[in-house]
Amino acid sequence: MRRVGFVGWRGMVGSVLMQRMQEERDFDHIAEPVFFTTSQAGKPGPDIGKSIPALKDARDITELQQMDAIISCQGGDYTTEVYAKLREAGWKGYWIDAASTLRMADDSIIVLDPVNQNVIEQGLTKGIKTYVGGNCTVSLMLMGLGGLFRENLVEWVSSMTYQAASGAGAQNMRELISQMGQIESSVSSELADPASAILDIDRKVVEAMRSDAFKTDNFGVPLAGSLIPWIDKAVEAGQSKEEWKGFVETNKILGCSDNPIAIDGTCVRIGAMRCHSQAFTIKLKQDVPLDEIESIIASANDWVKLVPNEREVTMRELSPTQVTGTLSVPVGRLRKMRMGPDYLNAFSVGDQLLWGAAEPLRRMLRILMQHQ
Ligand SMILES: NC(=O)C1=CN([C@@H]2O[C@H](COP(=O)(O)OP(=O)(O)OC[C@H]3O[C@@H](n4cnc5c(N)ncnc54)[C@H](OP(=O)(O)O)[C@@H]3O)[C@@H](O)[C@H]2O)C=CC1
Ligand SMILES: N[C@@H](CC(=O)OP(=O)(O)O)C(=O)O
Repeated sequence: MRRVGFVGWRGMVGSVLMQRMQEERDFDHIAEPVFFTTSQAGKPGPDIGKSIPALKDARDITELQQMDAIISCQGGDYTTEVYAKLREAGWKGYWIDAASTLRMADDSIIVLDPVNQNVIEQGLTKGIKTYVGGNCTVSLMLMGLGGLFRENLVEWVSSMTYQAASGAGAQNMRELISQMGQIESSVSSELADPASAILDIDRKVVEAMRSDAFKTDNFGVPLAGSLIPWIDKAVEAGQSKEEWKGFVETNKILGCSDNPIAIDGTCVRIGAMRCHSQAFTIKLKQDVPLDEIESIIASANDWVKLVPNEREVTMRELSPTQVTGTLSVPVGRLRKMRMGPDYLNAFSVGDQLLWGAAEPLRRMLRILMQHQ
């Protein structure tokens, strides 16, 4: 694995990938990293602590063909435009991608190695060359609940999500903050006066949020002070595409699409910055004692962290504010539900740019380097 090409490295997901690769000194193991761009060919590439050539054109098939592996965080339109041309030109290298375009293709593997190392290894043995990161909500659910799936305890899962602005892109994160600022400035004088009436404040806030001046170019509607119970486009039977991915991608990651586990729920955008949270109702195949469930969940991987079902610690640790920027995936609110002893309640939080996007790709590149 001498030459590795990077496309989309300066975007939001790509920047997180670069940061993680530097932290883990991944570039020490890549003889010739080559950086591509769709807009800045010829300009200098990023500072990765070793000398690299100037940026190459990410649409130049001949240049891309020189790579042993390519890792793309550029987005689905780019993958659609370039991937088929590259394969048709006879390129046999490894393609690692953050975009959803190729996830459900027969000749691709969805990568989340703490959960499906076996599926990845089978893919490598079979000569599969395309490895795609999963949907952020799916990857974060599996990082949190992987132990229950591993032990074949799950009959079905209903997941209700609380998804951060970052999942919609960098401009949406900016818009969320602008909306927060517009709300605050609409009532700043009333807030400064402890005697002002809360219902006046509330009325002014709603007026600001409903006014034409409120910034909604990216989300289309207010998110700050509100929520959006629809993510991505509509698919069949009233589901959103984000909800559909929960079922198809989870089963593909687990390698059980022939005998799939039912997974469904409602995906909701809320005003968090980059952590997705999810509330789960899990129908277990049998009544398992809670302490056993806790140890199964906690033992699944090095990043899942059990949070005791107690108020103070839950408020402090099961929170986007706490988890942002870390690889930790806390799981808490574990309790049996009133519906019966085989119904489990759980709640998890995870950084959607790390385990939800960049980290599975980074680790796949490492796996490929070890595989060679
Ligand atoms: N956002 C998310 O949560 C997730 C995203 N993904 C996938 O990753 C893809 C990329 O997403 P994301 O990283 O959010 O996309 P960004 O919009 O942040 O970046 C995409 C590209 O835009 C170009 N660009 C133009 N202007 C700028 C600028 N000012 N700063 C940085 N880049 C700029 C860069 O390409 P160039 O250098 O060629 O100009 C960059 O690679 C998505 O389309 C999706 O397929 C997957 C999982 C989660
Ligand atoms: N759809 C996700 C983000 C994302 O990019 O998903 P995918 O990788 O499946 O397109 C969200 O909005 O939170």
